[in-house]
Amino acid sequence: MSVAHILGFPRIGARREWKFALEDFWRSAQTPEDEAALHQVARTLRARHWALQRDAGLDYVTVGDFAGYDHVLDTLAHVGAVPARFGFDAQTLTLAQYFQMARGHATQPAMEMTKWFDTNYHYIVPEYTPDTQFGAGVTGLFDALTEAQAAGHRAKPVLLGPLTLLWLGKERDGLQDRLTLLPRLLPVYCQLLAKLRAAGVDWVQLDEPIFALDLPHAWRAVAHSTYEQLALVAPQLLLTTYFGAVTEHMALLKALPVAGLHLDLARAPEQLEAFIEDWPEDKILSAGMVDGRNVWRHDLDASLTHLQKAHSRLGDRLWVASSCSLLHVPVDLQSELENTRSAPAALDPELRSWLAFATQKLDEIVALRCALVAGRHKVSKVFDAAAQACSTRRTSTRIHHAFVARRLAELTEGDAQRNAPYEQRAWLQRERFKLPLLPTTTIGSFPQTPEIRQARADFKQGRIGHLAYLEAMRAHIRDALARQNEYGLDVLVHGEAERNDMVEYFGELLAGFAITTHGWVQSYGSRCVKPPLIYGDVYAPEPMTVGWTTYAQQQTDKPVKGMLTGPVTMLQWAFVRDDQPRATTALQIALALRDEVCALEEAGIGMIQIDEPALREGLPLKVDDHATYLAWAIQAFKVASSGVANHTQIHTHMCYSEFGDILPAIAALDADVLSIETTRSNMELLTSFAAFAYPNEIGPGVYDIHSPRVPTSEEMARLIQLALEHIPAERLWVNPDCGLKTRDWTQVDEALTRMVKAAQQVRGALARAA
Ligand SMILES: CN1c2c(nc(N)[nH]c2=O)NC[C@@H]1CNc1ccc(C(=O)N[C@@H](CCC(=O)N[C@@H](CCC(=O)N[C@@H](CCC(=O)O)C(=O)O)C(=O)O)C(=O)O)cc1
Ligand SMILES: N[C@@H](CCS)C(=O)O
Ligand SMILES: [Zn+2]
Repeated sequence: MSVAHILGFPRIGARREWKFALEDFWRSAQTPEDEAALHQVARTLRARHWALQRDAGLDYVTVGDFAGYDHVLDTLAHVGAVPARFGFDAQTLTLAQYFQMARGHATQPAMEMTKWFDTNYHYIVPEYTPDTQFGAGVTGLFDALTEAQAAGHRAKPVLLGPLTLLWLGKERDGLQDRLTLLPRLLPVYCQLLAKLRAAGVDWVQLDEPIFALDLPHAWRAVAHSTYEQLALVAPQLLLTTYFGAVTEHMALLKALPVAGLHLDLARAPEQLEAFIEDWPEDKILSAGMVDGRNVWRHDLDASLTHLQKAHSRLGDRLWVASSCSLLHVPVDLQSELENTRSAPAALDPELRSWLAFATQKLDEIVALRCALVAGRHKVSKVFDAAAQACSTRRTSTRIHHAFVARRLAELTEGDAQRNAPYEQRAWLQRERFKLPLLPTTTIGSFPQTPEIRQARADFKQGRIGHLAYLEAMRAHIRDALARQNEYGLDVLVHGEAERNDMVEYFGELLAGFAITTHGWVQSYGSRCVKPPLIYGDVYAPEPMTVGWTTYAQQQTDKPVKGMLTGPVTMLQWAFVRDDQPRATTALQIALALRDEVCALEEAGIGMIQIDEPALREGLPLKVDDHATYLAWAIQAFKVASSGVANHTQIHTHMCYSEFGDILPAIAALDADVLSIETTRSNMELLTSFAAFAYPNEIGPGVYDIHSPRVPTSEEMARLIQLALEHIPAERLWVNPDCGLKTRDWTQVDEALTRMVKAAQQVRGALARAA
């Protein structure tokens, strides 16, 4: 019979049990007993998630998707590719050592972390050197398999495929081409797969999402022989592709010696038609229908219609699945019904009826498979309920607001253009702010201390009133300002104490957004985010940041930078509506932000930063789609930022990505000042900025805020000097790589005092040289 399955389940737990267990473990002495306790939490969560899959009626439970920190790091540990610089033995790797690779330790910095394709999840970047060896590694996958089998489940283990594992890594220490490591890697995959076969596994899922990219010829050329080698010893292989269409690799994929192929039909529904033409008789096709990247209830009838032709051709060889792993959606909508100690239930019943989280998606997949195989009438109640929900969502009066559409229609080109070119604005701004050379500032947030979070939780739960909360946050603002004055910074910030998250905070205030209570999604390691839902037309009923920012500005004569999250980042880090183009939603958010920017200016705020850390992350995976995306993303930023006078200084900030390939787009934003993460790359990025002749002001980060380590002022001075080799002093700012919300005050006090000292040293050197 046609199989129903998922590509992976969220591991964080419906109540973020894994997050709390991890953080407890990291705070502990990390003894073998502490490790055993952590393993026990993992086993409990795995057992619970498999039971959910079985009870929903899936034919396989997915095993191997539960990573302690990250699934790429897990795969490296399985193939014994622990970077030599840590000095660990892969076969005897302890949990403590595994986490040290992800988080660093006294003598070794953490492995790099970057975005998982175009998602807001971060993976650990493999390090490949000429000496990288693969071999026997940890046995976690087999331990999990034994647990699943002991519980009576039919297990489908999942591993990241060898091509993707190599692709996602970085070459180091003179390695020219990581693909040359493939012959060393494949025997280890063969051993793993043979062992899975010996353990009675009939299907293994090998994830190769890189097929959704424009893959270079050399990588495509080795695909066939790679899978030929693996297939010799493996159980039946299901090669999964996701996050985009793979039609350009269709001939290659159809001919691969694997038993099945998975397609993401949520992202690229049109590819089904092409793939079922001449679909090989000996292969199954897994249809990734139910969206693993969004939370809207599935339109089951539409999918049933879409799959009918494929089913009539393929019969039981057509499987039904989630489009990708469910890692990217919250665990269970049921949680939204529950009040908890820290938060009352927030979503109203109508909105809830439009949604499906991971647990609900299991039922959708099973219902779809059942309707396909046995007829819609067998699951008519489920289908009718879904149809009803989709229909009320389509026709709800909560979604469309004519005045938002009108504002969008009335936008002119001039609305996305400052009134004068940068040089004129810069002159006016210099006159206005009279900042020293190499002005020092920060990116916005200061430590989110337990007291701040407690005050917010108390306020939300009604234990303290509005005025008490306001006063508590104002006290934190005063404290942040006093410290910034003490450090000697030139441009101050209010510190973002009142923000639970840079997107969620705005989501709570913008119309058209809704906030869940427990809709947490893993961002990296133990860190989670709660993406808001954008369900309707967006506008700002009232100013969102003016009160906090003007309060801060009233406390000081130095300029206080207003702090906003940009339209693309809000879009990228939310669950977005699927009934209109992303570009339209981005422009709606941009208009709401434009109002905020103008309100800040009117309230006397002279500098306003609009953060766009997710601009690069939103770049489509295929080059052909880049230009269209960049055009609307730039337009959205410029609509948000261009309503102000020339003497108002617009800043933007970017981090968490490599920006080398979108420099023209960054320049086109025409922000007066750009702060950007550069420390870990030793200012390498600035070479590209200089080569491109980036025209406006730049603050390359000189303090790596991801690490608890505080750099010396000499290190920071060296980075400033390095930056001066690329950027003229008049256009150079000095700041950390990103916000400081994850650091503690001891680190921040020390680091920023040293940063200001470093800027002063370099200023002195410049003055002496002049
Ligand atoms: C810049 N980054 C961000 C990304 N995406 C975002 N949406 N936001 C970002 O800032 N993507 C790229 C990066 C990823 N980086 C990070 C860094 C840090 C975190 C993080 O620390 N997350 C926190 C959760 C933050 C939050 O919302 N806190 C709430 C409290 C929520 C809570 O736990 N409440 C308790 C009750 C209160 C209590 O007792 O403490 C509860 O619900 O039980 C707040 O401040 O109010 C995390 O803990 O993981 C994420 C991404
Ligand atoms: N203003 C934000 C930007 C993070 S990318 C902060 O400082 O946390
Ligand atoms: Zn940042």
